[in-house]
This record gives sequence, C-alpha cells and structure tokens, in this order.
Amino acid sequence: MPHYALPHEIMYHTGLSREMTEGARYALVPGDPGRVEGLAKALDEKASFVCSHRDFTTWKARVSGETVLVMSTGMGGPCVTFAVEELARLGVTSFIRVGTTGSIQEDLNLGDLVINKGAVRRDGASRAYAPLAYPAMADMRITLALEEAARELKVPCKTGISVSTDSFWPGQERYDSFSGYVRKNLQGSLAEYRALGCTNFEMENATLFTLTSVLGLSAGSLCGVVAKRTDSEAVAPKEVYELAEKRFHQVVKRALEMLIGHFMVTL
Ligand SMILES: O=P(O)(O)O[C@H]1O[C@H](CO)[C@@H](O)[C@H]1O
Ligand SMILES: O=c1cc[nH]c(=O)[nH]1
Repeated sequence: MPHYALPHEIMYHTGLSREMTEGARYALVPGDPGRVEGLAKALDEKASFVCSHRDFTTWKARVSGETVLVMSTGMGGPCVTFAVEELARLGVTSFIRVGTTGSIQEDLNLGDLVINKGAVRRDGASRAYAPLAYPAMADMRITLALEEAARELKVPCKTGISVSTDSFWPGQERYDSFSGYVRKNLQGSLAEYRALGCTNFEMENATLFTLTSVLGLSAGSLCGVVAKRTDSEAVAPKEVYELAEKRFHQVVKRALEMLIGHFMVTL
C-alpha cells in the first residue's frame, strides 16, 4: 500500500508538501539546482518558484493543462533516492532526468543530446533497492516521446545505454584528477564500455531507473553532451553547455506535450 503524504505534511529533505505540488504527476529532475529556473521558464514563461531546501530547488510550470514540477536532484545516486522517495509520496509518477553527460562514442558530439533507455548500475544507491542482476531500464513511453520530439525538432540525438558512476574521476576513468590515479580494475573501463556499445557516462540514471521500476513509477532521461571522451577528458566551454541546454529545453517540452496528450491515463 503506497505511503502517500498527508496534504500539509512537509517532506523532510525537499521541503515540499502536497499542497505545494498541486497534484503534479510529472517531474523534470536535472542534477543542478542552477538549471531549474531556466528549464521551468522554458516550459512555461509564467513558471513560479516553489521551494528550495538542501540540494532540492523546485519550480512549477503548466504544460498542456498539467502542473509539472522541475526539481534538482543534486549529484549522484544517493541524492536521487531522496528526490524519488519524497516526490513519489507527493503523488509524482513520472520523472524525466534532464542532465549533462560525457559521450564515449565517436558519433556523439559536443552539444548533441543522448536519450538513455537503460543504464549500467555502477552506482551504489540502487543496490539498497534491488540486486545488481535487476535491470536499470527507462520507461518505454517516455523514451519514445523523447525520441519523437528530438526527431521532430531535428536535434542531433542518439539513444543508448549510459554508464552511471558514483565517481566523476576514477569511476569514469579520468586521469586529470588530483592524484591522477585510476585503480587497476577501472583502467581500460572506458574502452570496454565503448566496445559494449554504451553511449555515455553520467551519475544519476541507474539509481533513477532502478528505483522508479521497483516502486512502480516511470522515468526517462535526456542529457546534453558536455565532454567528448573519445577526444579529451575536459568538460567543454560554456557555449557548448548553452547549445545543449537550448536543445534539451525544446525536446523535453515537446515530449511532455506528447506524453500528457497521449498517455495521460496510463502513465
Ligand atoms: O548535469 P547533471 O544533471 O548534474 O549531470 C551530470 O553532471 C554531474 C557531474 O558534472 C553529475 O551529476 C552528472 O550526472
Ligand atoms: O563527462 C561527464 C560530463 C558530465 N557529467 C558526467 O558525469 N561526466
């Protein structure tokens, strides 16, 4: 029996209550709190601030007659568990991660978008919810809506499987860290994931996909490429992020319109 919050009950970490979220079923969940306002306003110019507590900054927007929350998760799997658990208690059923990522395939360029249909569970947090043999899979309808929106808007985009890590440096086989050391078991891991056809490194999909599946919820993920790891370990300049941001704003808005229009009853 799901444990929904009472109308005035304030969630301890996100600071949200059911009154504040107005029955929202959809939440866009970027990692960065600094991305929330722009994303909310791209959905709806009248979007408004709801609350900010710890890593979790929340705005609300209206899309096709529905309230949509935009809430940051902070970085990494543990933060995602707070966001999913507390938003679920407030009635949110569908989550779309809107993030940044490092591509590991040659044909994914800086500023392109990646839609993730699954994730390699190199996180720790999802293991509290399901054994490692359990797949981290995105919801098919959200994934299809994101793909269709990207196609319609002619945005360069590829669908694939991300590798979700708990560490930005050794976990993603980066040598430009303080010590420069990558443990032996992770040396060569980037080449191996590339050979396995994985598309990108990021840090939240595995936890998001596993939790939402286990809890009977839905999730999708759309990320902008800000590092092209086949060329360099560096994160690209601001202009690249701004190009990716413009693209993921357009795509996620169109995808939401499709989802709310077509899948309203089932999601
Ligand atoms: O831009 P966000 O959504 O935070 O996503 C990516 O950026 C952070 C690392 O720079 C990690 O959280 C990673 O998953
Ligand atoms: O390379 C990158 C870029 C963004 N986010 C990541 O997790 N890795």
